[in-house]
Amino acid sequence: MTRVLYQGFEGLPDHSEQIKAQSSGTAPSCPLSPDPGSSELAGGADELHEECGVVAIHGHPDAARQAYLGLYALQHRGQESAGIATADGQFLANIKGMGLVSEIFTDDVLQKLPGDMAIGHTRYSTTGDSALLNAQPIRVESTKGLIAIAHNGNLVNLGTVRAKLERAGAYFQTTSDSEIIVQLIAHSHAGTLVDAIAESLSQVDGAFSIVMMTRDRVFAARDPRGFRPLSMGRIHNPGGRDTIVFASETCAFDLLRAEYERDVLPGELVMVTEDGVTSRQYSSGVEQTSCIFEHVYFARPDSRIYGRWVQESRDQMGRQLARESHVPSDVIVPVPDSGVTAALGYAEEAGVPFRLGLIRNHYVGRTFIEPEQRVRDFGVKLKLNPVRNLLEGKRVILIDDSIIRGTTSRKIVRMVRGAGAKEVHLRISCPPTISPCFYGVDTPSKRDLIAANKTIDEIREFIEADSLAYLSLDGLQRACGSTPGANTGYCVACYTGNYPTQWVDVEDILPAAANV
Ligand SMILES: O=P(O)(O)OC[C@H]1O[C@H](OP(=O)(O)OP(=O)(O)O)[C@H](O)[C@@H]1O
Ligand SMILES: NC(=O)CC[C@H](N)C(=O)O
Ligand code: SF4
Ligand SMILES: [Mg+2]
Repeated sequence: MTRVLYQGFEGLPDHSEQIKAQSSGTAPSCPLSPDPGSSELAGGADELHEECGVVAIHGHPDAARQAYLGLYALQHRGQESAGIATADGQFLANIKGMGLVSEIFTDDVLQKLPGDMAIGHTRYSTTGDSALLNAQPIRVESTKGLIAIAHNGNLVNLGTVRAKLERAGAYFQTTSDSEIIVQLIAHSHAGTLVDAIAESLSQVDGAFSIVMMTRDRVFAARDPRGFRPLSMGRIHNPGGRDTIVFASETCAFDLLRAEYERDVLPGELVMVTEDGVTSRQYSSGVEQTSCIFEHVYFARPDSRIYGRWVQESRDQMGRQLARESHVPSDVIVPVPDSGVTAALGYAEEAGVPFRLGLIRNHYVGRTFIEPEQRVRDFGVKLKLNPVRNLLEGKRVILIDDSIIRGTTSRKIVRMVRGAGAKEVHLRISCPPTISPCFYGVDTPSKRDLIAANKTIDEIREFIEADSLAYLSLDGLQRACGSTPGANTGYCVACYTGNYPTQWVDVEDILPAAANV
């Protein structure tokens, strides 16, 4: 049963929310105030999950369906919950639920969301439980009218800001960090809504690519460091008003038949109204530190983020990896899906045949985002199967994008050896992940990061590979188009432990031994 939350529908009193069980019509209970059993930073630094995807549509007669398509293309960025809010100048309604976009939004559900504006979200929780009350878009009623927000990223100064807001009388509906932004807007004394938004965005620190909507306007903004991607596109409507769209990744534009126009800049706030697009730089002069892991793993290779094709970066990572650490071999085998593009680059550079020696069952979720170790181990087996006739008697080089806990690599090396491979070498298209992320990607705490606790040779021993090598940090930065040593424009904190923002959870970045 998919649980769905409806907000802003006729017949429901103001501020009321009603949960309907989509299939049965029963109404499970949902606390409207923060869950007393969960801490403010629930999920905390130890339990960070992955990422989120956001989309916004302005000026389309069926905005909900467009948002739905956009979210479909962004499903890889978050699979816990999803939601769409629409507006038509008069009302602002919101439907969100736990599960995948396709499970929540049937034709019937989409028809309940009329309007020519929409924002949408796919969530993986980083702050606040994975629960329906924290699903997004979050809709808040304020003196400035109704505001809905969808957020990708993670705030790092939320404790102090939230406490200040609560002292000022703010009543939080959720335990997620994202609501803080709308509560700041609601409590701002600025004269106009745009000033209130700009002022509020200046008060939060960390990672945020956001889309927001009022009854008659759509907004998009990125944090001053540009941690997460956010692009703007346009659907040309000859003889009419163009549709303006925003999405976390440009792969969403392809499905919408929108043309990529530009990225929302770090520190920029864009507003779309009936009169067109206006923009202001609410913050400037801060060094850009966009997440390099988006290029390594997270974003789809058919997306262009931070002005660069992900496919191109991954191809270059593979080539550089081959230049840095190739060994004699018979076949290059990617760990699907994430290792495929880098493996193609590697194989071409090394002049060794590329073969799909591992087949993925696409009906199984991503193991990286499964929270429990027990589930993860099982997931790898369910998900990948070796192609014995391609591996038997061969010296195999396996290519994957990253090793986080080491679970996947260990299983896969065993699997490939079990299928008859003579040698199994593992090559990773990024440096060892030694520190957790605080900016919206799920990397576990240091205790669970294998590279924070073991040397490369100890990891090799643990995963039972004949050899193991990672791409160098210089090599990674070069592959992503930046000049190492210079102001690279990328955050690489999970490989260095040097965080670009002031505040991080100090406990969590202490040496792993101190954490045990
Ligand atoms: O070291 P571990 O903790 O086991 O995790 C690392 C693996 O997790 C991710 O893949 P995942 O299987 O989640 O999904 P993918 O199919 O998107 O690559 C990543 O690409 C690695 O392959
Ligand atoms: N992964 C994300 O971008 C999550 C957004 C937000 N921090 C939440 O937990 O809902
Ligand atoms: S710490 Fe790593 S995953 Fe997090 S934003 Fe920086 S590069 Fe990306
Ligand atoms: Mg993988």
